[in-house]
Amino acid sequence: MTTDMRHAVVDVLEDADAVAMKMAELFIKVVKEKPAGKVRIALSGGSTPKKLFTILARPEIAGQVDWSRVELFYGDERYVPDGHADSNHASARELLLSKVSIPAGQVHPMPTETTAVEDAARYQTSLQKAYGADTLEAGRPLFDIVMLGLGTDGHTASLFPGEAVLDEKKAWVGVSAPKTAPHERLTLTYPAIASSALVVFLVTGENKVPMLARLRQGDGSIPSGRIVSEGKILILADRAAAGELS
Ligand SMILES: O=C1O[C@H](COP(=O)(O)O)[C@@H](O)[C@H](O)[C@H]1O
Repeated sequence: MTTDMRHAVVDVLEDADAVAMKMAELFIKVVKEKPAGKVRIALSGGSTPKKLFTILARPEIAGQVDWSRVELFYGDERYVPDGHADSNHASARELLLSKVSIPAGQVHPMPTETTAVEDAARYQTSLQKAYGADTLEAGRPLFDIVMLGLGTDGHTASLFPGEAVLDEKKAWVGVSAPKTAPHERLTLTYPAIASSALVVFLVTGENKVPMLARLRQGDGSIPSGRIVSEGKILILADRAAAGELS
């Protein structure tokens, strides 16, 4: 079964706090319900997941997760040094990873150390090691959850409009050079995102209304509209983003 955006399930929640709480509940559920093995989750970047990270770090919530079974990856990273204010990993580390008992070897930041092209290849190798194969297999998803955001230009992860990486069919990780700063990024490609049991978009705020409407229609002229998953796709949106407040 492959799901495209036109067949995504949409859940409209009251506000950004409710979206973050719903995602935290889903995170807990997926970890609890996977019968065996590691639970591989790709985190999204930008500002939207920050509320989720804060909730997951709360002792009463973190205590419901068996962190020894969780392996965290990233959907994209800004090509900035570790610790930079724009780094997606720095934000996750500050709000979540430094506060929960996840083994250090089970957190996989995208490297930003040599060149973007070399580091994309290195990250692909890390993913292949975690997956246990060099080729993605149907019915054995790389990720249990891929979390994604939605940019006001329709990008998701760092799949920006007009970028060559949108046409990547083979590599799991690619490079993009968007007009939006920081201008160099690493990103999971469509095939890597598609190798997922569940893709969840977190979309909040009034400024996302036009793009969320296009995402829900599966508008292939925006990068997010072309996302597919071999599992399910869920959109968690707040009422502001869904246009229910206007
Ligand atoms: O640059 C990025 O933008 C998108 C959306 O970010 P947000 O701040 O509007 O939540 C995000 O999903 C992506 O990971 C990030 O690198």
